[in-house]
Amino acid sequence: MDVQQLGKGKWILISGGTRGIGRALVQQLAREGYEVAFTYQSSADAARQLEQEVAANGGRAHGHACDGRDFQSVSSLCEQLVKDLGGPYGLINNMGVTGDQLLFNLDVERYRDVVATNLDSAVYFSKSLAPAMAGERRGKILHMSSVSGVKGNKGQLGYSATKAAMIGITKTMALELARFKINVNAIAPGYIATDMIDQIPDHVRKSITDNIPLKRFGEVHEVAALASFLLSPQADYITGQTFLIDGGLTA
Ligand SMILES: NC(=O)C1=CN([C@@H]2O[C@H](COP(=O)(O)OP(=O)(O)OC[C@H]3O[C@@H](n4cnc5c(N)ncnc54)[C@H](O)[C@@H]3O)[C@@H](O)[C@H]2O)C=CC1
Ligand SMILES: CC(C)c1ccc(C(=O)O)c(O)c1O
Repeated sequence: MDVQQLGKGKWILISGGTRGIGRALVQQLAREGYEVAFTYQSSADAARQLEQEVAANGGRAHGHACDGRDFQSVSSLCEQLVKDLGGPYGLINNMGVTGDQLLFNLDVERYRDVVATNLDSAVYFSKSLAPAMAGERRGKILHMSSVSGVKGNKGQLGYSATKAAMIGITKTMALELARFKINVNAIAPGYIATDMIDQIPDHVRKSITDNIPLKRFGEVHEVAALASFLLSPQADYITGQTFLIDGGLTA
């Protein structure tokens, strides 16, 4: 199938699209012909720049300011999008923050914010879009989990809780939505080279890399390629699963 035709006539929402993995997802899926709606928290300039970049390559992407932690903000955006574009084909719950903390040092407010940003947002977007997707009798939902949701990681207490929970909601949503031919899967990346990861000091980066069997961090386009496959008709028989993309870290 012509790659540029994969997304023809389909729109998809990606939460947290202006940076890192989200930005790569927007670019990849727009290249495949999907009409992409993405959200951002406050980086309007980055959103406009991404829209222009996508348009220059012949694609369609539009950024929307939306605080994923706030149900009203999520539901009113989704309602408007469904009114304008009809039932969505896809949803990628990508937005997330790390907020690393050890149990003894846990700041409860910070912890609650990590849960709201990573987990509540995924539930809010899914609740807001799944009914319109079900109306189309087809669709794909992806949750961006993490290796930290599969195995423990010291200092990532709240973060790992949210990423493990995303694997849980993937399974439950897969069971509930199968009758509407909606597939629900999770992607669990290991260390992926993004701005945030770039800030890790060299000596720490070296010790992390030494631990990865493939001896490098992943690239954002590698995560986008996996997402692209899971959204495609070739993945129509896959649901309720979590796909690790981690250079062998959990092997
Ligand atoms: N970079 C990595 O190595 C890994 C990343 N992940 C996951 O992949 C996803 C993307 O990560 P990165 O691209 O690295 O992160 P990033 O920090 O570059 O991007 C996060 C996105 O979430 C958005 N966001 C954060 N809080 C928000 C809020 N309250 N409302 C709306 N948007 C909000 C930001 O605007 C940004 O677009 C996250 O869920 C992360 O946990 C998982 C494993 C590894
Ligand atoms: C420990 C996991 C692989 C990890 C590492 C770093 C980030 C990040 O900086 O965003 C993550 O989101 C992770 O899940």
